[in-house]
Amino acid sequence: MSTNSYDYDVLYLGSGHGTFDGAIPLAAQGINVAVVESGLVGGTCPNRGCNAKITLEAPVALANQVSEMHGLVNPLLDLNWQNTVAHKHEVIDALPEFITNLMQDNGITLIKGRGHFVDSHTIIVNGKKISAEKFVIATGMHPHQLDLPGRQIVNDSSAFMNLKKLPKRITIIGAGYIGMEFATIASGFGSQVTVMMRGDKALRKFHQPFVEKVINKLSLAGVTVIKNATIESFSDDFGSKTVHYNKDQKVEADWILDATGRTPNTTSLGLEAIGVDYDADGIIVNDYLQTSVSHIYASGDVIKKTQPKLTPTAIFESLYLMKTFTGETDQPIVYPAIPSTVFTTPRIAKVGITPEEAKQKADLTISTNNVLDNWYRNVEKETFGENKLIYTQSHQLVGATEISNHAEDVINALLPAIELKLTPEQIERIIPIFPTIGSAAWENL
Ligand SMILES: Cc1cc2nc3c(=O)[nH]c(=O)nc-3n(C[C@H](O)[C@H](O)[C@H](O)COP(=O)(O)OP(=O)(O)OC[C@H]3O[C@@H](n4cnc5c(N)ncnc54)[C@H](O)[C@@H]3O)c2cc1C
Ligand SMILES: NC(=O)c1ccc[n+]([C@@H]2O[C@H](COP(=O)([O-])OP(=O)(O)OC[C@H]3O[C@@H](n4cnc5c(N)ncnc54)[C@H](O)[C@@H]3O)[C@@H](O)[C@H]2O)c1
Repeated sequence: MSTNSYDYDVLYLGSGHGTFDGAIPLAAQGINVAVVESGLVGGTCPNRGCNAKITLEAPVALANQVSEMHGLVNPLLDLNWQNTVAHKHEVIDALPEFITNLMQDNGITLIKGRGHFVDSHTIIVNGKKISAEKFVIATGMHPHQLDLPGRQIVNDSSAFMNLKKLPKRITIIGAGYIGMEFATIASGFGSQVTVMMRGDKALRKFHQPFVEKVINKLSLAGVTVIKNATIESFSDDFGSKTVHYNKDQKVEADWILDATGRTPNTTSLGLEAIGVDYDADGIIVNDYLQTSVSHIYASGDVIKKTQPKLTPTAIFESLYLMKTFTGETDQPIVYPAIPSTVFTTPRIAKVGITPEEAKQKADLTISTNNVLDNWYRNVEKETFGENKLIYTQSHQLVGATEISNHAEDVINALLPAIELKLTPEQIERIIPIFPTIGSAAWENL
């Protein structure tokens, strides 16, 4: 790629997984790359998403495991929020510098500041114009905020993960990924949690019978779930906060979390002026991740897409763009089967065709398995677990979902069977380490 008269060959807006996984190998091949970042290097996942969340969730999962192993291990554990938040900092605080070094060591110019377009080959950052032959918009998403009276007393997911002291009563609005995961964490650490749902379904994209089981478990742990709640306003009376809903109903809390979704970062980028099309779901791209302006691409959560807006998707897109820019591919992006997990207790994980989709197709069969039928799942005295595997008539696995303490490991183990379309003969040739969750999962096939 020639540098022409531009400052850079490729300039990325944002430094999250939608950028750095691909930008680093791109720069390593001698391409002149710049990355502009207005916040913490590494973006959401390492700093205020996946890594931070899973560190806070680990003691809760452990406590659940210990309680299931009653009679073998003393279940009287004391989960310490303050120390866990401090530990979270030990786990994640070095990541921005680590990612910065990786980028710079490979020749990327990192520019700190907020960028916006002044023309289709030029952005402005800190008052300085910077030009590039190609751009990648990878600006991610930010928490959606309910636009209701009193909203200034309501918090977002980042604030939750930085709480120095866990409030006694927490009310969570929204029962998606963040609502359900943070209800699990807060309740596990001893808060009285209320989850308020707009309709009567949580985690809409997951298998609903499994979701109901997670909700039952949360309820047994003391979480109050309010369905069909139309939130109207928030008020604060000397520190005691109230959520007002359904005309005359109210819930009192010490702390309120708005977990009603995330909104693509598309505003204030100057996209209208240069003709990059977007809507409320994100930037519109074609099968080459090109926007409506052909030398401007998009990657990660900011894209409008049907694939889940998750870290592995962002990584796959940034690597695809790297291969496009080096000429390694001129083909459209073909997404692999993208798995997802909600890290509740127990977890629900899934990949490929869902049981709901399979029911609509006569040529697919659904096999239901009680995971406790496998002796290995009794080692930790797991109390519950079920999975559904979807097969074609030639017994090729095309979808899987599981609810259990180890659901994410089971789905990871099954991924090759789905993505590589393994035949029963090929599956027989794969012999996982025994005894493990992976081998127990493979025995189901
Ligand atoms: C609480 C939480 C938990 C999550 N847990 C998981 C999980 O367990 N597993 C999973 O796979 N995914 C999880 N996700 C989703 C995952 O974090 C995202 O899918 C992923 O981070 C998307 O990466 P990205 O690069 O597209 O965006 P981001 O990581 O958000 O990066 C975008 C970057 O762009 C910067 N930026 C924005 N505008 C500008 C501008 N104008 N100029 C310069 N820079 C700009 C931002 O500061 C940000 O750093 C979670 C998300 C949240 C919020
Ligand atoms: N485990 C993971 O992989 C993980 C974890 C957390 C976040 N994420 C990512 O972050 C994104 C955002 O997560 P999220 O949980 O904020 O979004 P989400 O879209 O999963 O859930 C938002 C929830 O808020 C509800 N809601 C919307 N408006 C409401 C209202 N007015 N009143 C009550 N409820 C309302 C929706 O019905 C939905 O249940 C997800 O799309 C996901 O990609 C992933």
